[in-house]
Amino acid sequence: MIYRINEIFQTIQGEGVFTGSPSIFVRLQGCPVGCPWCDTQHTWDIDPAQQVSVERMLSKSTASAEWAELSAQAIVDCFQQQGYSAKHVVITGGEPAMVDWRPLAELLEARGYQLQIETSGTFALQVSAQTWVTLSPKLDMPGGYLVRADCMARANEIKHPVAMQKHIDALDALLAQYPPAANVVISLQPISQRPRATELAMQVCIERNWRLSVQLHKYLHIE
Ligand SMILES: C[S@@+](CC[C@H](N)C(=O)[O-])C[C@H]1O[C@@H](n2cnc3c(N)ncnc32)[C@H](O)[C@@H]1O
Ligand SMILES: Nc1nc2[nH]cc(C(=O)O)c2c(=O)[nH]1
Ligand code: SF4
Ligand SMILES: [Mg+2]
Repeated sequence: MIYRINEIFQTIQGEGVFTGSPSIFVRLQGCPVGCPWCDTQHTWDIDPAQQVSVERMLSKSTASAEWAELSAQAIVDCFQQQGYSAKHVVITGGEPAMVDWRPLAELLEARGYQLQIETSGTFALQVSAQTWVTLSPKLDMPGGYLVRADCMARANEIKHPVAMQKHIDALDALLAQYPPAANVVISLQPISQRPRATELAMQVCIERNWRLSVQLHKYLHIE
């Protein structure tokens, strides 16, 4: 399995249940969903002209549309070469569920790593049984993709980006259609740190006993 990778870096997980956990991020290039407020729009297109060497991809200092091809083994080797110490690996993108992560999971889990995937839930998941699935539902997005029933059933965590009441209403409709198990953590993530979005998310989280996810890395100005 060859993966088209936009970036690999070690940082602190800034979102969801694992907020605060030292983590290695593996970001896949490519996403067709088209959320207008997406904070990683440079990962949307897979432009052949933007393919670079693994070394160049690893040495990026700012976000760019450049990507490199790596095998599962090359990703593991890269963790070693970079001297990363984190044992939690976050697979994100782009939309990571467009490819099969089981070859990478097999190698990493044998070495004691735990995997988490951040996904829109619009593609069938190809992950190991142990992978923690963070589903960030995408409702009414320009690409016209729908959140899948099998993704809702597999999610360990549902983390919904919100700015307006209509986003809460859309989440309510989704949860009514696919009621999650009692142990699934539901959180609201304010879009782009907007004060009114944060106010709304806090208020609804308190009313519903949901969690607030604030993209800690953006407040800390880290990757
Ligand atoms: C960039 S996406 C990549 C993974 C996958 N495509 C997805 O949407 O879950 C990672 C997370 O960032 C969230 N996100 C993207 N842009 C955001 C923004 N401007 N404000 C808050 N959350 C955002 C997404 O909803 C998702 O939970
Ligand atoms: N620190 C940090 N935490 C994150 N959690 C989810 C991220 C993502 O882009 O998927 C992300 C990210 O880009 N940085
Ligand atoms: S699905 Fe994820 S990566 Fe794709 S546009 Fe939406 S937030 Fe961005
Ligand atoms: Mg991000």
